[in-house]
Amino acid sequence: MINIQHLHKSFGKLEVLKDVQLEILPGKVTAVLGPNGSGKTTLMKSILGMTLPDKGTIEVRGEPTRHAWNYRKHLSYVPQIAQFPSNLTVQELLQMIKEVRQEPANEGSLVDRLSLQQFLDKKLGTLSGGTRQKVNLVLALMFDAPIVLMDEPTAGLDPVALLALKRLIQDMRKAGKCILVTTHIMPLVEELADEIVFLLDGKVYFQGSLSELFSLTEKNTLEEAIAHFLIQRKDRTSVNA
Ligand SMILES: Nc1ncnc2c1ncn2[C@@H]1O[C@H](COP(=O)(O)OP(=O)(O)OP(=O)(O)O)[C@@H](O)[C@H]1O
Repeated sequence: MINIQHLHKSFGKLEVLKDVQLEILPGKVTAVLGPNGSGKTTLMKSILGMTLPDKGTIEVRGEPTRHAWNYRKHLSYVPQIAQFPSNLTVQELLQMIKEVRQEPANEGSLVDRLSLQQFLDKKLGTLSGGTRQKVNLVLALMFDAPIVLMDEPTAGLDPVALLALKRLIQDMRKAGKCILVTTHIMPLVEELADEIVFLLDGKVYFQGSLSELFSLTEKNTLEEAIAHFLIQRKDRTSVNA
């Protein structure tokens, strides 16, 4: 559903993505992991067309994304940091976005599932961080797009909201959506991810299932498997130094 070939992106002298190749499939949850600054958000923004790659191609549903914009209607995006107009209420913002998109939306069921009813008339500027994140989720997920990109969607969520989010992700997977998620919450990945992409030094260091990761690294937790990659990379760097 998303095909990425030879993707390169630098910011000045900093090479963030170096020859990234990825195939992201529908009906699966793909977790993009990697240390802070490893390029996870840059990869997501490249798919969205918010960051322009220096080289390489990205195809969404078989169509190249360069110089295209229509494909974005097939994407839902939960940004890592959402900026909301502080003087609008939650309800007013939802209504405004629905009017702009002019597409059927299922915000009612998301508001229920994320227990946002009592906040609908509250101004966005007065909400707690976790409640703002729930609004961020409703805004992104209320349109029925086949591809869902979520950048750190658990930020600030309490355990009840986290459970609601997990169930939402499971339902979207059942519906055959292509779900790409970045997170530092390893239990979430262990519970939900069908496919893991580990970015390190601008490259895809690993892509495969959790069991493939465990058998490759001879570890049995995600934290240990990732620590193994980081130690391997440190050893390699010191040999080359
Ligand atoms: N617009 C920009 N201009 C300059 N540098 C940028 C820009 N966007 C990202 N970077 C840099 O690119 C690198 C990768 O950033 P990115 O946000 O993609 O990392 P990340 O893996 O999502 O990190 P985190 O886990 O902290 O969210 C970082 O060093 C960041 O400072």
